[in-house]
Formats: sequence, structure tokens, C-alpha cells
Amino acid sequence: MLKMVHKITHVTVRDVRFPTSLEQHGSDAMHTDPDYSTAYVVVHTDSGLQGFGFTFTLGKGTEIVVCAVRALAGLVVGKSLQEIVSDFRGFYRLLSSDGQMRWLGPEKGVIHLATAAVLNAVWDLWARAEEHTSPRVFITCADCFFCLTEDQMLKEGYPAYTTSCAWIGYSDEQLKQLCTDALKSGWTKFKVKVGADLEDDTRRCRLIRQMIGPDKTLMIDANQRWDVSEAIGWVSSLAEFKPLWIEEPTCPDDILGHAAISKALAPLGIGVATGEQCQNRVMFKQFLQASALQFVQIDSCRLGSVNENLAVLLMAHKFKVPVCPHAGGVGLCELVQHLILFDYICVSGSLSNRMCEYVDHLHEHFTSPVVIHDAHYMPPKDPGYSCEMLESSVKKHQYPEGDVWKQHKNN
Ligand SMILES: C[C@H](O)[C@@H](O)CC(=O)C(=O)O
Ligand SMILES: [Mg+2]
Repeated sequence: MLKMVHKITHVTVRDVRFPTSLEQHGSDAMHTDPDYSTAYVVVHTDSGLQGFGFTFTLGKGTEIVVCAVRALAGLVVGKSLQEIVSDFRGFYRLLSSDGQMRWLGPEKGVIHLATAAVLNAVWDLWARAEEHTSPRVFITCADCFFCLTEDQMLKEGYPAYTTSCAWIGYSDEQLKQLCTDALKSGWTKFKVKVGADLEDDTRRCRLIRQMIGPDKTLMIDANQRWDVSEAIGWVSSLAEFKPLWIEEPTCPDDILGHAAISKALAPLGIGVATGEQCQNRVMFKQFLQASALQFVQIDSCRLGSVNENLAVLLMAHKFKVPVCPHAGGVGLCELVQHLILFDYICVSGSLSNRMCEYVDHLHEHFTSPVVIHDAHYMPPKDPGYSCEMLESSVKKHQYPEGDVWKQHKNN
């Protein structure tokens, strides 16, 4: 129950970019020079309470999302938090179904990323107003509270896998060193980027499988590089390394293509995972209906914030398909940990074949960074949705005027 009304007075948005491409962090077969970035939103209220939110992008293009957030801001200013949360579905529709702006989507692309950024900030505001972490707010909303599973999360955390060892632009030496370090820190599940060159993929997968041994888990991620038949052939060639899944084997919109790949790879024991570029819940519904994926990868900033992610969690549960969220980028781990805890505590109650991605970059820029212990996400403790960035980091990385970018231009 909200103690105050919290009327939204204005919304600010900034283009914040990190030059991750310089060291090839985040690189894959399709995104060879990603600069991890956010369109960073602050929702200001008359009570002084603020909500922080963002969506994730790869550098160029963030300015377009910033424009879209500005266009949506008019729908938010003047509303009170109380009004919003008493009909959150109505508020979601207001943002996603504006008579003129919905032509830009609907519920896909830049306008949907902007919707996610604004709604993430509103969820953060709500959780702060309730002085809870977001899972607690979701749990309250869902009217369910399973002490056992919650206690287990507090003690053990939620299982994670790492993608940080094997970005496609990393050398074999780097891969070996990072994998050695990760094994020492207790990681048991590893994702390798593939898809540009089969010989390289074979060498890198062999290297990592040799290092982690036969019992640890390996996943591969092609980031949409192939067509359907190429995907089947390429992944079959890598089957000897026993990947649990092939992620984004082909165009993320090709639902029937994913179904064909799933069918072809099932006898090899390899599942298909996708979702980080799945536009909305309607597409997820069809992926599930067509048995086109075996692992659902929700994304806290691609879908329309918590609202749409909750819908996908429920559908995945109905279809008995495990959810293994996409995270990483900048801030995605911070947000998605809330969603996955909610999924375990209130929806699935299962850890079977489930794990959340973790990427070890840029957490130091957040006021409440994720806590990883023994390859598990430990539940967040600070009130909010963990979206707030350090003001000093925002100023330094704001594009193009931040010191980091001024310096970059001069080099
Ligand atoms: C461009 C991003 O780094 C992308 O490669 C991330 C991704 O596919 C993943 O984390 O999975
Ligand atoms: Mg991926």
C-alpha cells in the first residue's frame, strides 16, 4: 500500500555508452564492435522520490531510443504512481498503444525498447516507494509467498552461467586464462560464441571442453548468423562437444525456421535457445506453440519491462519450457535477477535445466550491483529494481560529451 501519491513531474533521459568494443568485450558473429550502452531514464516525482530505468543498446542507435523515450515521456508526466499501479495494465497499454506512436511498432523495435526503459523506471519507482526489492513487489502483486523457495534463494542464490570467457573477438590465450580463472571461482556452465568460421569454432569449443571436462555444461551462441539448413549442418559438426543448446541459430523472427532446427537437432541432444531479440510476448507465444525453442531467454529490456516479462514467464510455465534469461550487456544482470527470482519463487518452483546468464562487465557503474557467490546470483537487498547507475559513471560516459568520449575522439 503506497503511503504517498508520488506524482510524476518530469522524465529525463541520457545516452550513456561504454567503449567495450575496444577490447572486444561482448563481440559475437554478428556484433563485432559492440559498445554496451543504455538509454538511461529517471522518472522524477513531486515527493522527491525518483525511479531509475534503462534499456540496453550497442552504441550507435542509442540516440534514436533516447528520442523515442522523449516522445513517450508526455504520456507519463502528470500521472501519479498510485494511479499507475492501480491499473498497471491500462498504463502499459497507454504507452504501447498510443494512436499515433504505435505505428512505429507496435510493441517492437525502437519504440518498444523505449517503452521498456520508461516502464523499468516506473517499476523501480514503485519498488522504492514500497521500500522493497522488485521481486518482493512482484510477489505481493502475484499474491503468493512461498517461504521455502524464498529461503533457499536467500541461502544458495540462483544458478548462473558465464559468457565472459569466450567472446568471439578474444584470442585463444585470453579464452584459456579466463576459463582457468572462472573454473577457480566455481563456474560450472560456460557459453561460447560461434558462427563466423567453423574451423575457429571447432578449435575454441575443443579447447573449452578440454578445460572444463565432460561433466560441466557448454552452450554455444551464433547470434543469428546462419540460415536454417546452414545452422543444422554447422551445429551438427559441433555436436561432438556436447553443447546443451544452440542460441539464436538464425533470424530471430523465423519461428518455423527455429522449429525445423529444433526438430533436426533433438536427436543430437541439442536444444534451441532464443529470446534476447524476440520482439514481444506474441512471438514468444508462437515459439512455444510451434515447439521452436527448448529454452526461453527473456530479456528485461527488450520486452516491455516487468509487465511483459511476467506474461512470458507464465506462458513458459504453461508450456513446461525452462526460462534461462539473457543477461549481461550493461545492467541486464542487475535487472533480470529480479525476474528470475520471481519465476522460481512464484511460478516455476524448479531449477531443473534453469540458469541465468552472467557477464562480468560494467557492474561497478551501478549503485546496487549484482552479487555473485559460487556461480549463483544472490538475491538483491536494496529497495528498487537495481537500475540506478552512479551519477559519476553516467557523467563520464554520456555520449558524446562525457570525458570518456571526448578522450576517445582525441585519440
Ligand atoms: C552483442 C552482445 O554482446 C551479444 O553477443 C550478447 C549475447 O548474445 C548473449 O549474451 O547471449
Ligand atoms: Mg546470445
